[in-house]
Amino acid sequence: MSRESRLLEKERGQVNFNVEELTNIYDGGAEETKLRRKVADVIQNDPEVRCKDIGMMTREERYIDGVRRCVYLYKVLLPREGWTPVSKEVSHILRFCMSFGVHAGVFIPCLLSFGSDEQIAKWLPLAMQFQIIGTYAQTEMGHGTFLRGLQTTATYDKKNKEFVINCPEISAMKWWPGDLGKSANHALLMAQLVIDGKKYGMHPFMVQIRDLTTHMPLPGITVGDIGNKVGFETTDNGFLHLNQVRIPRENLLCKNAEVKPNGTYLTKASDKMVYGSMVRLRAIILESEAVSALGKACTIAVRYSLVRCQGELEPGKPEVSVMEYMTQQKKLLPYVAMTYVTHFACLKLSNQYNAFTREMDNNDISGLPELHALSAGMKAVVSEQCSDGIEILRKSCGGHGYSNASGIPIIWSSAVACCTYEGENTVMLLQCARLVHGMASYNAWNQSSVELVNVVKAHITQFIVTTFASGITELECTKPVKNVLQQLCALYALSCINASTGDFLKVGYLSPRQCDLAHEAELELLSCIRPNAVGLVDAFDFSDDLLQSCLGAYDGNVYERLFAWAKKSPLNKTEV
Ligand SMILES: CC(C)(COP(=O)(O)OP(=O)(O)OC[C@H]1O[C@@H](n2cnc3c(N)ncnc32)[C@H](O)[C@@H]1OP(=O)(O)O)[C@@H](O)C(=O)NCCC(=O)NCCSC(=O)/C=C/CC(=O)O
Ligand SMILES: Cc1cc2nc3c(=O)[nH]c(=O)nc-3n(C[C@H](O)[C@H](O)[C@H](O)COP(=O)(O)OP(=O)(O)OC[C@H]3O[C@@H](n4cnc5c(N)ncnc54)[C@H](O)[C@@H]3O)c2cc1C
Repeated sequence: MSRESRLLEKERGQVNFNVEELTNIYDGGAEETKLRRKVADVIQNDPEVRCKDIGMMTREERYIDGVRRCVYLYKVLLPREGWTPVSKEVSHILRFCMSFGVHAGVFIPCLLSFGSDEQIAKWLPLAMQFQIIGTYAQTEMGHGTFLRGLQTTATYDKKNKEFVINCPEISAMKWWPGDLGKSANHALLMAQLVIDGKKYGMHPFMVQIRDLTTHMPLPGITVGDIGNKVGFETTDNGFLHLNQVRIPRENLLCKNAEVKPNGTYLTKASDKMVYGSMVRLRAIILESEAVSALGKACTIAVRYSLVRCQGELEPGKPEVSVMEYMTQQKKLLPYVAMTYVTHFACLKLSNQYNAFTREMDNNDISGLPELHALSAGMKAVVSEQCSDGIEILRKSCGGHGYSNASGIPIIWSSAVACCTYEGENTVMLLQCARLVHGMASYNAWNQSSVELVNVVKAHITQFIVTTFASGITELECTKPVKNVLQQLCALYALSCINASTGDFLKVGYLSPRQCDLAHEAELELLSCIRPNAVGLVDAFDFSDDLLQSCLGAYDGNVYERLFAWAKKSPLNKTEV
């Protein structure tokens, strides 16, 4: 056993709470843990679909590998295991970096949100069986945030009972939709509805963009991949230009509004329902895209920091693990706390969304404004805190943190995108501000928007802390687990206060002395939590396969893994 493995084993021996119990609490119960592990076991034991080390792959190889694994998953693995695309197991499977994330996670749910029963009956089975592969095409080259400014039009042709979809200029081209570039043959396309010259706003349309047999673009369609990006290498974010493309009247997804054959426009629900898909996604993507990513980065950085020996704390004494340095504990442990605290706050948000969908089934959408405010604010605050944290954790691993061998750069490159998609974060914070604080006049509004963004960040942080604090009070668990969760709650709250002491001092909420006490309390908590650090990240239960990290493997064998990984570099195929 290597020295590093022995160090981790020693650390695990001093954890003072039951790690398995905390894993069960994090998962939502022992049965959930069992289900998640069963899925991970199936994935990891099937070479056709298990996570591959994509660090050395080209972009094209990563895309092809992601598509191949996904098709195998849905065509072979799910039927073999007796699962369906809506089985609970699949939500755990999608953690394994599959392609077709927008098809499964956006296109299908939006079809269910916007489609009539007949339209769902027509397209859903095809989508579930991958007979059609869809994207969600809303954003254009010229507009992503300002939806009322989208330029793609759907003009109703009464004579032929068709809509003519058109991008009037280059900035109207759809740009960014995931799975669009090479995979999708259908688009759930958002366009401005026009009837007899009158504009009715953004509406959802089902548009076939490629031939189902040849996969060639249909007439009037120009489509392709938008090129390399910061991350999401397995996803072909694409562009789509439509030139006078005709679709049947029946392709307007008409749960909330429809156009009669004679061109009469009929609304069936609030025009805000068209925004509903974004509320849903903001409420549910945070756990999988941001918090889970932070948990992986914490696991890697904590395990590595416990085995990385560097320097002396006392001259002449043996080298210590970098986790002994208070500065390292300050870098790492508040983000371990943030993972736990935001995980449970996101759970509350998705529960609130599920409650709203039940009210919506009874035609009650009175809860939508508040849910929009909370989901917009949470999406902005959590995605930013998590992606900022992942970068700090990457830097805490020194040089090896800068290598793809650490696994953290690829984790960050996906997580940071969550600050932009599903609503750019600043815009989301301002949406939350206007709904929480009311909309003043536009000028007073713009002049105070910088402060309002900060007010919303504090508002949402307070929601996160109080949600977790009340959740712990109600939690039935052993005392050691409750104790460590209370420590994490206090650490997260104190780290947020200490990061904003200026605000508290400015408004006289805290005295200088109280600020000193808050700072000292945080340092004391770091020392209390330090002995449990490895247990807290082990409890996230990320397998080595899922982490894809030479620094964060469970056994701590960092150096052997690093050397083996580097030797696979294509540059090392020849000595010269
Ligand atoms: C920024 C927005 C909200 C501005 O909306 P807009 O209509 O232009 O003006 P208002 O701010 O006046 O809003 C009008 C009215 O509607 C309410 N509202 C707005 N959004 C929502 C919502 N989501 N849910 C419910 N209600 C909403 C607003 O409160 C106003 O109500 P009043 O009663 O005060 O009139 C809008 O343009 C926006 O949301 N922009 C962000 C666009 C976005 O999120 N794009 C995502 C594209 S899909 C994507 O990124 C996919 C990624 C892949 C993946 O997720 O895997
Ligand atoms: C990885 C990824 C995947 C994506 N997938 C999809 C997809 O599948 N389907 C899809 O339709 N789209 C997708 N998008 C697009 C995404 O939804 C948009 O990029 C996002 O909505 C932001 O819009 P924008 O890019 O036009 O930014 P802009 O709105 O142009 O933002 C630029 C700057 O302007 C500021 N700003 C804009 N409006 C305001 C305002 N009112 N007040 C104050 N500041 C403002 C913003 O804060 C930002 O700083 C994806 C994007 C990414 C990065």
